[in-house]
Amino acid sequence: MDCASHRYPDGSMGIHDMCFYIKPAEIVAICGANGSGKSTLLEHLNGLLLPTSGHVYVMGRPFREKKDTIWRQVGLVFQRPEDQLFAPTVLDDVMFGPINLGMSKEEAREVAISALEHVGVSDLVDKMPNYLSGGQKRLVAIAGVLAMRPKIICMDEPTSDLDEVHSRRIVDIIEEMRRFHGISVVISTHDLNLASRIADRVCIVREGSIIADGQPRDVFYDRELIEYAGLSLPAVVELYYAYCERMGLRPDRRPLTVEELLDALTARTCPSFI
Ligand SMILES: Nc1ncnc2c1ncn2[C@@H]1O[C@H](COP(=O)(O)OP(=O)(O)OP(=O)(O)O)[C@@H](O)[C@H]1O
Repeated sequence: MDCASHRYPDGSMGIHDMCFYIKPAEIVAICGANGSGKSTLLEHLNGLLLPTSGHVYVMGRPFREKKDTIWRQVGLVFQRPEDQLFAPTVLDDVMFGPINLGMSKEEAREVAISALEHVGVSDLVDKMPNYLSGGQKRLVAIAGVLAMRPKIICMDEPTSDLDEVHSRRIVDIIEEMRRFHGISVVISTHDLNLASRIADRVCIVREGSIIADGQPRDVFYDRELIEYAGLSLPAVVELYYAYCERMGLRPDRRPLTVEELLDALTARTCPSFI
């Protein structure tokens, strides 16, 4: 995405001069407060929206018109799975994308069942999407995108309405997609705990622009930046800062996981016996 801007018909600015890229098999988290432009960015990556100015390229090819077929390479899991699920049964729903891509009914059925198995909900094939729980809808929506075998998957707030168990399942699925299928994943979120757990790279957005792009360990230890973006520090970073402040220590270790936090704290409090 090269200097792309999008103005909605009512004059609202969705994104402004935004430059964004993702590499093969990379996981990038787009982090920003409500209304900062995360969904607008994601909807440009699969051609649901076209930029008012600037360009979007997928696999090096420019996206010019809505009828371009580059969307086949980029799947989008919507923020509200209800916006994605519409067929009478879960299986029909997940088969819809593959059939649209030109697969036969048998082929589509096969890839749909395999995608449902992949996300762990193959027991739901005959259920009506409407009657599923929020977490189940989310998993079925992911299966629907996976069944289309895209090169890039964009997930808009993938864990926003999920409990800890379902959130962990989504994190595992994202990691598996990258590791076993080489898929690149873009997630949008305002949950920096999620982003710090999963992302190789993070982009911080504010008022439609990317204001920082870097490694989670660098970006999430910039307290001023995170506050400016209207976000809260990841819990591990917050705890580490609080601990260092109380102990009068310089916060020079930058832990991101609980394991790293424990290492950093015990290194400080338990002097070596050697
Ligand atoms: N269809 C639309 N028509 C007009 N303005 C819109 C439309 N969709 C989004 N916007 C505006 O564009 C800006 C960016 O919205 P967007 O939905 O991309 O933000 P977001 O970061 O995804 O927010 P959230 O976290 O609340 O979902 C906001 O000011 C919003 O009001």
